[in-house]
Amino acid sequence: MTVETLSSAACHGGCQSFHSHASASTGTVMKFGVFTPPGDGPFPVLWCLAGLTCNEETFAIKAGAQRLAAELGLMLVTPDTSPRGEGVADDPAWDMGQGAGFYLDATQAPWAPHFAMESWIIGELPGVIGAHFPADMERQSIMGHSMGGHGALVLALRHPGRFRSVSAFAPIVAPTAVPWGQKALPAYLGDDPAAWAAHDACALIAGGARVAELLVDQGLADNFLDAQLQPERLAAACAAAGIALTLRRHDGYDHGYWFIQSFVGDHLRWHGARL
Ligand SMILES: N[C@@H](CCC(=O)N[C@@H](CSC=O)C(=O)NCC(=O)O)C(=O)O
Repeated sequence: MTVETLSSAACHGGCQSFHSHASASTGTVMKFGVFTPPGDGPFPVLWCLAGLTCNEETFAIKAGAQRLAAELGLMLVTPDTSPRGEGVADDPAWDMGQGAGFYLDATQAPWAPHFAMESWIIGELPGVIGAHFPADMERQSIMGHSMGGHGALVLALRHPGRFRSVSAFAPIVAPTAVPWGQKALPAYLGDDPAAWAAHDACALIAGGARVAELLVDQGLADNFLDAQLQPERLAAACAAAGIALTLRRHDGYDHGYWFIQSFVGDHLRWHGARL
């Protein structure tokens, strides 16, 4: 298992680095970022999943999470959001294809050969992180933004026991009910509504999937709030299921990384206390 280091820089006493490896899951070279806090480790791992059009650099560069991660002794892992490359299917729209992997394994042409993001993040990449970095893989948590918030919620619900805690910024909570998901899920998974529901956080909760608690932050000046995000659906699903949801609505904040940067410290502390 060869991991190539693309860049490495000292950061808050630790190290921010970017890497690639040949993924058996996607059949492509996949990139990811790692922030390693100061010290010898092993460190608990916080997975940070980014949204549509983003890559492995976006959260690392824009969220401003490293200073507190260094203080708390958290390793941050930022995977790319899809397979990429000339031989990889794509779509002209920014909300499908490369940069829009939706953290699932596609079953449909032309996506199925390479779009295996769930297998990569759940099955393969943890082995890479555990083998090449001072990580304690018995202590993992997950967070994400927008499509990455969807990924964090769904991966935690689909893999109970893997993550000690889960949180999200402006997540897509019910992709089967909103345009982004209604476009992506049939394209990646085909015509069966049960396959879509298996990648919809609200539907998973309604179907009995559980996490102990959730932290979600949502800006009220978010242009995607009403059409694509609809956090009230998650509030209703969690209330019906008895899941302790902390849903914080913030006046004046939009969908972007200025919003994430403003509250990311609360998420790191939330995970740090549970790791
Ligand atoms: N290019 C699009 C806007 C794309 C966008 O807003 N992406 C968000 C995630 S949206 C849901 O997953 C994002 O995180 N962008 C990166 C950033 O730096 O803000 C358009 O033209 O509208």
